[in-house]
Amino acid sequence: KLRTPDEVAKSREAGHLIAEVLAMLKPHVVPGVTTDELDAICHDYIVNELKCIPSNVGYHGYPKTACISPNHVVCHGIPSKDKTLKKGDIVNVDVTLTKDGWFGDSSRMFIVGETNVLARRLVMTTYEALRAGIRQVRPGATLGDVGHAIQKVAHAAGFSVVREYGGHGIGDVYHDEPHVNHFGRPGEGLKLQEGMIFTIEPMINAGAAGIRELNDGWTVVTRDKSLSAQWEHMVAVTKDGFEILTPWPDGLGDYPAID
Ligand SMILES: CCc1ccsc1-c1ccc(O)c(O)c1
Ligand SMILES: [Mn+2]
Ligand SMILES: [Mn+2]
Repeated sequence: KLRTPDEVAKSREAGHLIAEVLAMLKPHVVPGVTTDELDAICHDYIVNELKCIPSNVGYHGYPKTACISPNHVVCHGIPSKDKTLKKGDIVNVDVTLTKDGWFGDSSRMFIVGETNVLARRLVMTTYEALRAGIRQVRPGATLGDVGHAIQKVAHAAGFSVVREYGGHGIGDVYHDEPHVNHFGRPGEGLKLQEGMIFTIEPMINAGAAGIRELNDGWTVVTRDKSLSAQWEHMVAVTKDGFEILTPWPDGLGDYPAID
């Protein structure tokens, strides 16, 4: 679907709000917090402060507001009272809200306290991979250009790209066309046009790309137990390139801006 400027504005509003949720969460991600407590903080902020809907609750039967995925959890980690974060953990918080029918979907990594060099390099490289993918977005570019840019950054660092999950079209529908692979070949795939809105949400593993799903029906982990990281932005294709619809209000400290 190609969205009108008014529809992009509605998507931008939802995107800015979900970015605010992730910025709000930052000071709460400390050693000793449980992932269920973080989920409740997200839920209450979305419902009580932002007066929005936590889109994940009940989505395909998912029980919580956020997916919280520490260390070797690739994605879809279910918040739990029994999961306490500790110093050195790297954790993805992935959360979505709906405002007036329009979806805001974003995720970022948090480092609990500080962590080891490999873990930090994985977190930073995954962010760089997202940046590289986003920078390919403009009318006339293809999704293969986006995927190729992402995998190039990951492979140059000796890491691997999860292939089973990708980004997706989004707007007044949570998951829409196109499917956005985080790998690909330059010039191949869907040609981008002004008005397209989709997420880019690369999952990068320190070891091999293989994943498996735990028997809770949700949690996805690396097969080799290596660390995994993910960052997600919503982007719109504009006439002269891209717009990030989920920009971090807090500038995100030592992570460089995406220009
Ligand atoms: C928990 C929401 C959910 C359920 C099945 S897939 C999924 C999900 C999680 C994070 C996302 O960014 C996304 O696009 C979908
Ligand atoms: Mn998400
Ligand atoms: Mn998504």
